[in-house]
Amino acid sequence: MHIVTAEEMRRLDRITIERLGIPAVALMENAGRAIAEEIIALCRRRGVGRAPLPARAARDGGAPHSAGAWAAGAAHEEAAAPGAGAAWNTAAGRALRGGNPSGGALAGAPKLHISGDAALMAEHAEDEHWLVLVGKGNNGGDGLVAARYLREAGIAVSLLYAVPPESLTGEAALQRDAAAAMGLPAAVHGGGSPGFAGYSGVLDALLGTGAAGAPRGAYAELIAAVNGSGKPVVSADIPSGLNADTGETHEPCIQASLTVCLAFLKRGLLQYPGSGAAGRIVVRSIGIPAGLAREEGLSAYWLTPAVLEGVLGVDVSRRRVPDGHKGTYGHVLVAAGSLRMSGAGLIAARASLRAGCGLATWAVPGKLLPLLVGAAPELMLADAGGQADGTWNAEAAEEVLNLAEKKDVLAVGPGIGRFQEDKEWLKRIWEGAECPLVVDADALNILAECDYRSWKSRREPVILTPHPGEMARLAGVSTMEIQRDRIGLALSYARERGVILVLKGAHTVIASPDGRIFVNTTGHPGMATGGAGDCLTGIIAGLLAQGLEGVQAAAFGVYLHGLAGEKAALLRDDPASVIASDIIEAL
Ligand SMILES: NC(=O)C1=CN([C@@H]2O[C@H](COP(=O)(O)OP(=O)(O)OC[C@H]3O[C@@H](n4cnc5c(N)ncnc54)[C@H](O)[C@@H]3O)[C@@H](O)[C@H]2O)[C@@H](O)CC1
Ligand SMILES: [K+]
Repeated sequence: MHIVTAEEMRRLDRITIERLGIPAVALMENAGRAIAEEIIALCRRRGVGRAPLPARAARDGGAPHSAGAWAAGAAHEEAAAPGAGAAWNTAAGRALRGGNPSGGALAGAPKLHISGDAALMAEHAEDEHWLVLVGKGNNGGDGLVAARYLREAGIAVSLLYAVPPESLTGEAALQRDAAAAMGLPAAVHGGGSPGFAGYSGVLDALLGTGAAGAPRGAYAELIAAVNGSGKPVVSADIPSGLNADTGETHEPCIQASLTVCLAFLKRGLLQYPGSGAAGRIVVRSIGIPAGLAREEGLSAYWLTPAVLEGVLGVDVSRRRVPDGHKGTYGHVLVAAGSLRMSGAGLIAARASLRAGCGLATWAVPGKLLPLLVGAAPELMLADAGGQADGTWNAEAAEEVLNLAEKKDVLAVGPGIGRFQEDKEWLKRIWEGAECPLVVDADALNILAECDYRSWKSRREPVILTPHPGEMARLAGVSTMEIQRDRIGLALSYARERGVILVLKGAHTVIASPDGRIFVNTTGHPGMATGGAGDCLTGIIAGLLAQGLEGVQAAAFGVYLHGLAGEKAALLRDDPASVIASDIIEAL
């Protein structure tokens, strides 16, 4: 699934309207209807558990806001008197003619199955009254269309305009007139906080992708009031007050329980705090062909198995060949760990094996070697030289390069600490290793102090796996700056530096120097534990060893790591007790 910026969304809108000739008003109709359908589904779920209600038409004969319920009544009448009316003579008529004589509420009446538009009817609709907050632009237009369909489903709706309705233009003005013609009750915000008593939910159609800066005036008042109301809020496209591109939330920003995102996922919905403000996110098609995003060269994706397979060409089934042997699946070299942090190396090396590589060698300062014998029987240990106190030194780089000669991938960094001439150590490895390189942890902190663009360029890819703090040091900005726009920053860094960047955190971002972006869908808060990052390094290295390309291994590795974290969290009574070894075992 594609992820777009507001600007890209506008471009795709324009092309659909101008090149394909699909009118803007048709897109808006689809958008509003999709939003209404999601609200109706919400009402249905809420209604489950309450006593089933009698058909509304039979009880109140079509009170205001009961159009959908009336339709239900009409259909029941049809069922009772086959062939009597013309209103339901299509699907219903066919069902009746071929009807099942044993079914039906009335003795002898055929059982009637209704599908199509009747499915829009909201059960328990009379418990619902939604307030639709309408902004000046097309987002407001979407809200007005949704209001019509809610009303059609028998749900009471009231409109509250943020601005005088006369100021609406274009398609939104058409929708304003249609809503008025349908007699939907409407008011204009008159300042202060509107009362929310009596409403069962609020549709936020104030601001969408056309918003600029923090909500002003009536918009700000309404958003603050809604947030204080305790009512469930559904946002049209994005929560009003959210920066659609960066995920920053302005003051104030709607806190939605559901966001019905239109056509394509907006970047801001996948970055915190925006993700938090959006609640559950549903993406609904509005008639803009999905293929258009690809044709237009957009290359940011929500990392699903379909994207892994279809876009990245990863064989997610991970078939092994019947006559394969350990040599078939590659050999990982991990240069990691030191006296005080040997576990980081152990975790990375073990994770590479669990990710399926055939062999893994763990290189450590020689002093540690005897202490680690038997730490993991599947691993091979190698003496990387280093200092007498079990730490690294620049000369150890030569040992690492010798060891790397017949390896398929080299992972460096976890647990190495900082040491004298560590920049020289990393430079030698960077320039000398002729296999793909994964750089993590302290190696990233070292890299941040190097002008590595002046180093000899590499033929094989480099994958950097920083967490936000390490990314901040690499990019020379604050961690807050990084978190303000993770996707944008990861992309520009990967492009400028020619590296594959894995920016860790909730919704890890994988950025490729060719401009492709993948935002991860898997993971669990229980993974916030020491060693989880070392585990990811090992997984990515293990996949590279098996022949995956750089971006494939980075994306698939991040996906699997998150999935294993989810599984590890499930396996423990309390996800807070997940440790990195659990993630490895869950692989
Ligand atoms: N063809 C299209 O362009 C479609 C657009 N759609 C909807 O249209 C939205 C984008 O519509 P627009 O571009 O009209 O923009 P918006 O509806 O997001 O709002 C823009 C209007 O809000 C006001 N505004 C902007 N920033 C503000 C602020 N900080 N405080 C107060 N008022 C502010 C301005 O008057 C501006 O005209 C999407 O999010 C989506 O909901 C859908 O209807 C589908 C089709
Ligand atoms: K909105």
